[in-house]
Amino acid sequence: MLNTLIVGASGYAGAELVNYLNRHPHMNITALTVSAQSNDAGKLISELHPQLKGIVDMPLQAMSDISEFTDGVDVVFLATAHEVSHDLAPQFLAKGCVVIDLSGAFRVNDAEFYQRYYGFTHQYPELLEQAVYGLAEWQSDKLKETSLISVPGCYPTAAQLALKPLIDAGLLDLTQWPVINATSGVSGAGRKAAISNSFCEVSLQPYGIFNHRHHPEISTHLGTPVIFTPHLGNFPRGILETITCRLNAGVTQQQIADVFNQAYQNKPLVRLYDKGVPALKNVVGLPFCDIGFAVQGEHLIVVATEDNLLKGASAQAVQCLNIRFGFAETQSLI
Ligand SMILES: NC(=O)C1=CN([C@@H]2O[C@H](COP(=O)(O)OP(=O)(O)OC[C@H]3O[C@@H](n4cnc5c(N)ncnc54)[C@H](OP(=O)(O)O)[C@@H]3O)[C@@H](O)[C@H]2O)C=CC1
Ligand SMILES: CC(=O)N[C@@H](CCC(=O)OP(=O)(O)O)C(=O)O
Repeated sequence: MLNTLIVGASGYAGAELVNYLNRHPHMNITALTVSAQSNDAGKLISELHPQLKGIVDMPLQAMSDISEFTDGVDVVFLATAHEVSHDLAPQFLAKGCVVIDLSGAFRVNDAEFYQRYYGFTHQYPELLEQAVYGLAEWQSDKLKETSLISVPGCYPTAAQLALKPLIDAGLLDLTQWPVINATSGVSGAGRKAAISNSFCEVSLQPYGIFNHRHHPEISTHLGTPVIFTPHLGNFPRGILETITCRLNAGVTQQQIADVFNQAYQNKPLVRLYDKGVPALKNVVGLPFCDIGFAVQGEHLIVVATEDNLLKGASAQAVQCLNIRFGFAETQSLI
């Protein structure tokens, strides 16, 4: 049995982690923490997230000094904002914990990237070097050996699962940059109130055009430029990405299907569609990324969908945990 601490447990991603880890037969949750100043300190997690009522009724504890929470802890999940994870991860690593960070603080090994896209100066180049990017289907060997797992962003997870096998197999003509049009539910922005996310303001609108931080995250890890345009949709959760690409001359529908099947045949959290393309509702509340595609001549459209809070965050974090410690990859997820 491993002891685990969940930091940022009251947030949307944190609450999903609590649910998964509570039912994990090899994990024991030692504490759920929030910031030292949190208005929610002392409340039960099930008061904030009543779906957990009678299942997990643990209190949320204010955390000012991490050493009050690290005794005997093997694994720490950071479901906190990027800057908070940036500051906390080294402290937990120094205490000998394996850290699984859901934020963007360690996803790209480039200090300049943090200055430009995150607005802070990264202080830990050695941890950027050491962190393993937890795109779980593609990183299982490296995940088994690391103490710092950086879980990919929600949009980058679906985009990379869709594009990586095609790029690696050389099926795409990358002189035409893959165009990723993605729409996310509002929970992608976290639980804190903001005018832009309030009920009467949310409609359907692109944002972060040409400058969203997930744009360089996707291009860096795929090793090729892309166009990425996120949209905010008026639904609570889920992401659907419609990705337009050009095929190399002569590439057939069957070759594409074969490449996807080969990449994901033993990967239960990626579900491939033989016919048609997936809808958002097929994955909401579930830990899968569903992928389908259509071809016309040299034009390929791939559709990938996932729950942003699950395969886009907490489910992938638990998948990484499972791989890291040699548990069944889907333990407690399905
Ligand atoms: N939402 C999503 O779809 C996805 C989120 N992520 C990433 O996961 C992380 C969490 O996201 P999300 O759940 O949406 O965010 P929320 O805003 O919903 O939750 C953030 C949590 O962090 C807590 N917190 C804030 N500061 C501290 C601190 N100093 N110490 C301990 N806890 C703190 C907050 O509680 P309080 O403020 O009361 O202290 C809250 O529990 C972020 O990095 C996000 O980028 C990744 C992929 C998808
Ligand atoms: C709808 C919405 O606002 N989505 C968030 C991305 C989701 C997320 O949390 O990803 P990170 O872990 O990289 O922050 C955004 O665009 O900032």
